[in-house]
Amino acid sequence: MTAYTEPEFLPWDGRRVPLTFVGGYLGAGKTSAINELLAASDRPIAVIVNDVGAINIDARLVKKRNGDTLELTDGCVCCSSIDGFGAAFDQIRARAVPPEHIIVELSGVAEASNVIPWGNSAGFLLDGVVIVAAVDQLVDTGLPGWVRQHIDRQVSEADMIVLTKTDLADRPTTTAAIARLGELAPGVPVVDGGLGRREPEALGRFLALGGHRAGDIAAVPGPTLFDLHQTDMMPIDGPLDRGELEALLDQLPRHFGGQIVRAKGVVATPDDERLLVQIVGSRREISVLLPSERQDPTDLVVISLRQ
Ligand SMILES: Nc1nc2c(ncn2[C@@H]2O[C@H](COP(=O)(O)OP(=O)(O)OP(=O)(O)O)[C@@H](O)[C@H]2O)c(=O)[nH]1
Repeated sequence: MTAYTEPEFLPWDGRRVPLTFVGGYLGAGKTSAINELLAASDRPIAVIVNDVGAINIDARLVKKRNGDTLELTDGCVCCSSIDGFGAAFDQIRARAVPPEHIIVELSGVAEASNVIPWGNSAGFLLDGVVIVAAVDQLVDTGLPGWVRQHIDRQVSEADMIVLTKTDLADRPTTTAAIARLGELAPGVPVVDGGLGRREPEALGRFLALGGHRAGDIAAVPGPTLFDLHQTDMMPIDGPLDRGELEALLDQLPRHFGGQIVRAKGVVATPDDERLLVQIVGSRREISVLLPSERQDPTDLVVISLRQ
């Protein structure tokens, strides 16, 4: 985290742009929800994500790439917060015309309380915290206690909760997850964010939270990360066909020891297709990228819990 200095002059004649933090545990569905929002919105939105480089933002939305910044269709822009928020904030403030809203996707291991005061940084006005929570992660008793506590803390900081993966859960499980949310964040609105089930106006509420919190930027140490997650980059010696890829993924627990919570990457096939690998807990998804989404193969990013 680099030291951050507030600019001396307010951009945009002192006008402040509302800023929403989107948090939630690894693989909960933050990026999917933000992509859907960007695709559906015709308003200029700026998005700050941990890494715009590889596979976060839906390639169909990207108009132009310029280093760490992606110009999206409809005047939206994405920039990377890989070195902290300061540089990304400065990039947005340097724009002659302010965006209408700023969304900051937090790392899956971030806690909103550590970053909330950044929401009132020069030129911005904290609008609220949306926590994306997956049904299985809320009710999964197989997760280590500290991960569950971490998810509980994230949820307790929400102004609005998007409950994802309801399409994968049966009714009693979803009911149990909603009850858990009610205990952790009493009175906080919960919208169904399961694939194919999103309430039509749910994502729009991302942009109309209206919940403001007080904070003092000077008192903030910057985003902190849980240090019990280990991130590894595994080069993939491709091209691989689907069977070879599945076999390689089967071996991941052996390579990485601890419990794998998240993995993603893009792999080339012998037919020159691109396979997107997404692993969240015990669930694995391999999908063929459309020609419009084509990108160079990447290493496999593997996040595991240290033993
Ligand atoms: N079935 C189903 N899958 C979902 C849902 N939301 C997200 N996914 C899938 O879950 C995986 C992870 O989704 P992401 O949107 O990348 O999750 P994330 O929270 O941004 O993940 P990190 O960036 O690793 O923290 C992907 O394979 C998504 O397609 C949902 O509501 N239902």
